[in-house]
Amino acid sequence: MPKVVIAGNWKMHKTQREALEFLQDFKSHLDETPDDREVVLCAPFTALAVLSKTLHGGRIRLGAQNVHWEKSGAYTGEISADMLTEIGVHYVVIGHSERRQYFGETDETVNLRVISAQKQGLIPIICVGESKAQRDAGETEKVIIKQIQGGLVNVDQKNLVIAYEPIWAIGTGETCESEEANRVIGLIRQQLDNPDVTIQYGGSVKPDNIDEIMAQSQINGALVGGASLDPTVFARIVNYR
Ligand SMILES: O=C[C@H](O)COP(=O)(O)O
Repeated sequence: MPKVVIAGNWKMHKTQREALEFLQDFKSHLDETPDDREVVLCAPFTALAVLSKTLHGGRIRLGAQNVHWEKSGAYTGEISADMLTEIGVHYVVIGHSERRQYFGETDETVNLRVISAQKQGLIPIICVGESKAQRDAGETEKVIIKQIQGGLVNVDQKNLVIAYEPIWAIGTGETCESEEANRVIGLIRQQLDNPDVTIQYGGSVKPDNIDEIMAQSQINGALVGGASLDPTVFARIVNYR
């Protein structure tokens, strides 16, 4: 059975002070959180450093939002997997559509980052998803299969999470119908050798749609953007029924 993973992607939000304030409030909502799900905070690098000192284990895992494939070197602005694991980071988001759109991420660089992250013991959360134009042109399946196949060349499918995030549903309030997300995620699953890979849905996940999303047979979690910034709101998502 795939493990359920609910991850908040804070993107470029929260200073260290704001991250600690969030944590203090958020932790108080986790007492009743069932053990059947992993809770992950994918925070900016500076916030990760301070959160890791405050977590002391517990049930929250930390995730980064990018990682480079080399161990060290002249790569201004990048970060290595060692630097992340040293401070207790477990997950890393790779190939988010915003990285693909604004920072030139390709399936090839996604693949390099994934392989290197796994080698250093990080669990990659690989993001895939089609644009509105691609969906309207009937290209959803073609786009997703290309991203999955390109991103997964020589990748160990044991420690791996995939997030299906239709770009048109990110930050727009327009959620993909849960049955449709389930269908596309089923298609992604057909591309994999390991039936236990966790596949999340991401795109305008909110307290009022999380229960329906998590009731779908193929969906094993959520990658939550805007709604993960408020501790009470994200706690309701994590504590889906
Ligand atoms: O990584 C998260 C996604 O980009 C979803 O963002 P959102 O929940 O604000 O739509």
